[in-house]
Amino acid sequence: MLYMVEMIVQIPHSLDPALVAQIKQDEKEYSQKLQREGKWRHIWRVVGEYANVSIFDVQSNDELHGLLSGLPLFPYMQIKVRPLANHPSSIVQE
Ligand SMILES: O=C(O)CC1=CCC(=O)O1
Repeated sequence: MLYMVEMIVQIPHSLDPALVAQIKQDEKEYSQKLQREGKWRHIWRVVGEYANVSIFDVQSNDELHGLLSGLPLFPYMQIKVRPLANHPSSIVQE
């Protein structure tokens, strides 16, 4: 099942910069592991925003929720999820 996920990152300015740097490094490793596993198919920066649009390919809503809630930046993000279906005009059927 494919999902479009928008993540808007809002890190409090009061957070220790060293902790922020560690969380960002952990986030990168977590996301790259999922990308290598094929579960996180795409990640795109939204121009001009500290936000991304991503495509996930997972088995269920519960699996996606587990992956998203495990993100190191999860406490500092607004996340919007949209399930995707095949478009009848697409020449690629997933
Ligand atoms: O910087 C972001 O958009 C947040 C993020 C999600 C995965 C990642 O590596 O960074």
